Amino acid sequence: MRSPIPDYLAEALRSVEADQSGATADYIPELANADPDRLAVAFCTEDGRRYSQGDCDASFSIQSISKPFVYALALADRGFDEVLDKVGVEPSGDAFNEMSLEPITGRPLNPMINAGSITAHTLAGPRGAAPHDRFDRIVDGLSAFAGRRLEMDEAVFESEIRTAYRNRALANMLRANDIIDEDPLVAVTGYTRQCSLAVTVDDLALMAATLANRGVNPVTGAPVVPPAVVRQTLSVMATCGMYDAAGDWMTRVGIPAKSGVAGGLIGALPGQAGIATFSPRLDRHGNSVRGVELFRRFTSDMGMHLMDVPPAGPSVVRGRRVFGKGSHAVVVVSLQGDIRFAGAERILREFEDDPPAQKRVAISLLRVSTVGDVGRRMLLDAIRRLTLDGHDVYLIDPDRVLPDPDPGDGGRVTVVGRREDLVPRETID
Ligand SMILES: NC(=O)CC[C@H](N)C(=O)O
Repeated sequence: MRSPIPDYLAEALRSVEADQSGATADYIPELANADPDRLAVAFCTEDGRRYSQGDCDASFSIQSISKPFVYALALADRGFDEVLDKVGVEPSGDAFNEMSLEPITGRPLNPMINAGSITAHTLAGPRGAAPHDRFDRIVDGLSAFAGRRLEMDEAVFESEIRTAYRNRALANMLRANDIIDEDPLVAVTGYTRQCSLAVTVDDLALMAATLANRGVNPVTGAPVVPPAVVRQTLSVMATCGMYDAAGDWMTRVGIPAKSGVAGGLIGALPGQAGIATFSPRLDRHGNSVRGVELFRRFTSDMGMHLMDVPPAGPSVVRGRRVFGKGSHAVVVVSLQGDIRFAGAERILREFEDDPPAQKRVAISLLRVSTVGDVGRRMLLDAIRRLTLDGHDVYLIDPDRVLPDPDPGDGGRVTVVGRREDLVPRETID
């Protein structure tokens, strides 16, 4: 069978093709001259399968889409405290190049606007690194997200740096407030170089998929940044990624995203996929017009809004049955699905509302797919409390879905592979 996804993507591109509204960024001459009609889309699943359509070989400068990735590198390299000390996480509701700093701390409001991103740029790599080493770290890091070596588009860099008066003013303001501690021009130059790295929609989709995949590049398998950094980065993308259109974006599209003035747009759907579009005409917020339209369409066609939660699946407690007789009797409580907070609460409630009459209690994980960290702690506490109530507790868990089942103080559990290990066959009716 041929997958229908490429056809769907091609059709989506056709549906926005006619829209010629918006304009290419004119404050960077090289971007103003770019062919405004180019249009491309790519999806990359969290296990690394890519689908792309349109001008997917077109290469363009990454621009502000570099911001979340460099922020992630800064968090990974310097730790949260040092980065948060210099850059906030509050949506500014301002344009991307707004001259705004927090009134009391003097910090840029968030790392998605230029002030915050110039600062994040200076925080990548080890403290005290020379600017070219820091830039190498950024190129290496972004290349690890993209799964291939990224190169700079020198023409875009030259064109932007010559007229980067506003960003220079921002960097001077940051230096005056002691947010950055180096020559402002060096910081702006590095940041502008970072923005001029050339990418395709395929690169961007894989970069976004790496965020969607807890920081592990799903094609190369390389761990690029730790999960805690990904969570922070996606949260900031969700609240600040679309500048002064962030609220409209989050309610209508509901995918953590980032746009760039060259016309790129990415979305990272945690646990599912990375999406990228390219179309150079921008709206008044500096976001790609047709990119935004495409994302709106993807969300409604494919239920991608983060706040759209699927209807509750079957209860985690599948059922309970007693096997064997007399002192051999064991009550088996069978669980199923993924055990996170809400599922674990159902298990605790099961034992509280209907305490087992039998001394021997077995919890079967045969049909459980995953146990989250919170689910694990709650399940182990249930086992501990059952032991303290006088029960002998068993876990039927041949696949070790629950690793290291230590219920802690006063708890005891025996792990077995099959229900038959608990009850002699002749005692079963
Ligand atoms: N929104 C953007 O993509 C802006 C990036 C651009 N390099 C700038 O600083 O103006």
